Amino acid sequence: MSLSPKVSRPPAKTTPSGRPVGRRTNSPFAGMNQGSADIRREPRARSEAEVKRSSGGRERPKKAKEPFHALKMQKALSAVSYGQRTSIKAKISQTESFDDFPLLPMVKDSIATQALSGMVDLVPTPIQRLAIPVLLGNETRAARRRSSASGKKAMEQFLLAAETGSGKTLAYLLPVLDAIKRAEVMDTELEAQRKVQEEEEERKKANFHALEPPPLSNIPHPTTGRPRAIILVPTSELVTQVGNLTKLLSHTVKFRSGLISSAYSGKVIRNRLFAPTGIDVLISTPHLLASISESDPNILSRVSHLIIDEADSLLDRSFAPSTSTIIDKSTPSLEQLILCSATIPRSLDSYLRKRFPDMRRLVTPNLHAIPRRVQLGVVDVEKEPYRGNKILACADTIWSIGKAAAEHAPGDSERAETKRVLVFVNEREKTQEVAEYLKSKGIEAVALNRDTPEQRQSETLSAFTTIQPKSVPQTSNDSSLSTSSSGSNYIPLNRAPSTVTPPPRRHLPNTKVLVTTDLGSRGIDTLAVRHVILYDVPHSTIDFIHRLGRTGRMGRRGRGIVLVSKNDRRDVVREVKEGMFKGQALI
Ligand SMILES: Nc1ncnc2c1ncn2[C@@H]1O[C@H](COP(=O)(O)OP(=O)(O)OP(=O)(O)O)[C@@H](O)[C@H]1O
Repeated sequence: MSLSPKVSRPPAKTTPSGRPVGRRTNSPFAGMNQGSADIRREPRARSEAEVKRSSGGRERPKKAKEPFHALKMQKALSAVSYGQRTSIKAKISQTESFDDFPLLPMVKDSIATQALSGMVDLVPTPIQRLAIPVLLGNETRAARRRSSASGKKAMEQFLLAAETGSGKTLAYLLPVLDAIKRAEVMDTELEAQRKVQEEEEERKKANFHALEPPPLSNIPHPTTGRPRAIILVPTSELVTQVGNLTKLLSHTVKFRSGLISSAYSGKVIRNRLFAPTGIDVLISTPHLLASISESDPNILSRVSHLIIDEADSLLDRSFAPSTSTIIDKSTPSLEQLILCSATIPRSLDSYLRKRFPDMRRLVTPNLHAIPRRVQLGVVDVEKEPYRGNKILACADTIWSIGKAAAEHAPGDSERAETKRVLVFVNEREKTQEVAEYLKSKGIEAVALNRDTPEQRQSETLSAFTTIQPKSVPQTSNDSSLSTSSSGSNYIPLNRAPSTVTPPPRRHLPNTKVLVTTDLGSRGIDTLAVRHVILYDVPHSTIDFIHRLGRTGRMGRRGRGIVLVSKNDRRDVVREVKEGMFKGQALI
């Protein structure tokens, strides 16, 4: 075989018939006998179909990596633009202290002496910086316009949305108490009551020896059975939590509060609602209050401030009818309707747009982002040594956590910090099963679900909410939660821990475990919890946020560990983990 002798000659410009000669690119010989490479354009990228054909379908074409590809399928949360987040950040950076808020002196005093007593270097959190001045302010411009047209004060509506454990309770409670105290001065009914009281005192002094009973004891206080502010929360445990904080503040601010839930008997509930000394702030669950308002509509006749805490729950399908009833019945007297939530699910977003189009949204810059100080580790339960045994993987993970606590104070179980671990499962029935198994493996575990008696729920949870001494956290010095993967209780992705669950006779000291469902994921201030185990992969990013939000509260560090088996959405877990690592808002 020899080359053509014409190979080095320039090509003829035209054919013998006079037609221009062009190199035919689609001929099988088009690329042959060229003196130079003659590359006229960039090679065309192969189509997905071509790649598939050439690899016989084995190799998948590589796509440009799209953030949250799997999460886009579920897209549970309403988006907040990054522009909006940046401008809020700039705005709240100007507030540095609680003194910057025009709160009444007694309300301001109650922060350091009651609500956050024992803490040093107190500064308001982002949601407090954002919400307190707005809630304290007069009406919004739109409301003002409407009220001046109708001659009636229009109801203001707010949505406070901020990360879990970021101090939302104080963000609404302080301005509401401030408003109640200011309104007291203007209240003519109360003024009349005060006058009667003074006259009564005078009369008593004059007739010192008179035997007649004091007439005032029969006159109920104007607020008896007609509170001015109502706080709705989803569970009786939260009634206790918010109620306790409210009571603390009442020592300095001087107002009457009452908490009611199904944890109390009918008699206690009646006594609290209809105390002759009156009630200013009522904390309740929606179902209970809605049913009381059926028989006694007057109960909602005087409410000026209605707070729907955990609004994403209270306006979902199970609670919405009761919550809406209360909103409707309170509306005639309402001055402020305040919704509060750690997430804005898309369903809540569209409900609010329809029902409360004028609602003002006060959203913090990090909404929907799980703080970076909370790490997420993944345990693949399909791998050795678990081979698909999830419950064993859970017990082993807890042993790793507990042993790390013991290692920090070797030989001194008194001094070793007690580790509190929350385990979240998706189904209520599973709580008992997992708790029993953990107990059989020497772990102190309890189950908490809707069937747990109310009294026991509070007792159980209190071990996870109390932290002594209460202090502003020093996150950087928390060596027990070092971010390094060499930490002895850290179970990184795809690395099975070296130990397998020990025999049952062994007991894991200094570790308390609570196995629960979503019931324990909403609002409970589990300050003492550093570890959250997601036994089941949560159904949505909303659940991821709430469950992981039980750790890493108020600047503390925490660790989440998710157990994934072959039926779980690994892509979703991977994206949540990546999002957390980058500090991105989930979708
Ligand atoms: N300014 C502050 N500085 C330090 N700690 C604070 C401050 N404000 C509130 N806290 C504390 O932060 C903890 C969490 O507060 P809170 O329960 O109100 O959070 P949250 O935002 O309602 O959380 P969740 O969304 O889970 O319900 C509480 O223990 C509270 O005492």
